[in-house]
Amino acid sequence: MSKIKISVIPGDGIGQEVVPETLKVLDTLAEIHGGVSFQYETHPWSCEYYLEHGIMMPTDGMARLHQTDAIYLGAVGNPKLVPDHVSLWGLLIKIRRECEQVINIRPAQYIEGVTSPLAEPNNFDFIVVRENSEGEYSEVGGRIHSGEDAIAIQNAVFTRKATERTIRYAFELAQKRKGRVTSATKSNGIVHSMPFWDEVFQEVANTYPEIETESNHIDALAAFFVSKPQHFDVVVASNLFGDILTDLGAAIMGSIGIAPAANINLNGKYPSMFEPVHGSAPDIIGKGIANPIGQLWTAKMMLDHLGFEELGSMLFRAIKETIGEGIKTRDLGGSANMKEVIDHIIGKLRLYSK
Ligand SMILES: NC(=O)C1=CN([C@@H]2O[C@H](COP(=O)(O)OP(=O)(O)OC[C@H]3O[C@@H](n4cnc5c(N)ncnc54)[C@H](O)[C@@H]3O)[C@@H](O)[C@H]2O)C=CC1
Ligand SMILES: CC(=O)C(=O)O
Ligand SMILES: [K+]
Ligand SMILES: [Mn+2]
Repeated sequence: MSKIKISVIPGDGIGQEVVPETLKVLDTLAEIHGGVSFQYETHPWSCEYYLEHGIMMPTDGMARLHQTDAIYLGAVGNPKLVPDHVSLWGLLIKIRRECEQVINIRPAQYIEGVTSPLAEPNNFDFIVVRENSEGEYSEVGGRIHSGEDAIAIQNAVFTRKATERTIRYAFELAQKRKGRVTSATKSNGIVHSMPFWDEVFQEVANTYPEIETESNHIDALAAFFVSKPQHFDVVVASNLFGDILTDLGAAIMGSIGIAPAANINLNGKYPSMFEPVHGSAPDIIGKGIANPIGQLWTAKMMLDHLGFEELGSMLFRAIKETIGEGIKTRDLGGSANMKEVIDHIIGKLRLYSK
């Protein structure tokens, strides 16, 4: 029996509702497999934890995460209790940085049964590779003076190392997919970092002659996600551009409630982290209507990452069939609540294994 240790951080808002329910699905999968057990170490780190302790996670928290095989996170942020920059930098972004999860991958695809707001979604299927360690998400800068004279300076950081490894990851991924990489740039407006990004992109592209490449300014690219999403295969973007593009990718799928993300550690020193693209959704907390699919799809990515691709595929099949049968939460135009979706998926998994 192989034992997989998973750090579980439900976090805030709907993360606290969705994460425990989705663990039941993971347990069902483990049961079906028969040769694996998932052992959860669940942490209460959240904005409520912060109010009690003055920090988002304890000082030995990172060391505890490091001892596990993967991190499974819901969402972080409750701006009514703690300013977002404090909560996210104290937990989510801290883990991404300190576990060296340098790449964030976020697939988006047309799903049968999910009504895309696009008139012609054309079966789009792309994946955004987002730089996850620097860029516009930077602590370099500061604020001086106040009132009329107030100044805020925020410096974006682009290193060759991180830029190159992100772009290279995108090319490697494209080799296993449809063979096209699109780079998100803005070198017409951002005159230092983006021309640098473009140069590195070109250098890497030269070493993958079989891959089709293109560079789009982020504004035009955002529009193309709407007008011709089927065109894209792998899209590579800086931290902020990737963040924005993936909410858009989620929206054209039909709801941010279904979009998954994986924060990948490439050097094997620390665990990777799996979370949905969405945040804590303060507007729907406590109603039981949060869509669990984003969390479950990220669980599929975690299973694939841990080498349980069969279980990942089985879960994805159950997700798609459940949606196809109209068992959907309200954000997808259905009337099911979160638990009904979970129960239906578990029922399907049990059927497959018979
Ligand atoms: N990775 C993370 O943990 C992230 C955290 N946040 C944090 O979450 C908090 C709320 O941020 P927002 O900008 O409102 O983004 P959000 O993603 O939490 O919500 C945006 C909209 O999508 C809806 N939504 C999100 N997930 C859903 C689901 N599973 N099912 C149904 N509807 C869903 C919400 O109800 C809301 O109307 C903030 O504190 C923010 O900083 C935001 C994005 C990512
Ligand atoms: C913070 C946030 O919105 C994200 O990383 O997706
Ligand atoms: K999240
Ligand atoms: Mn985001």
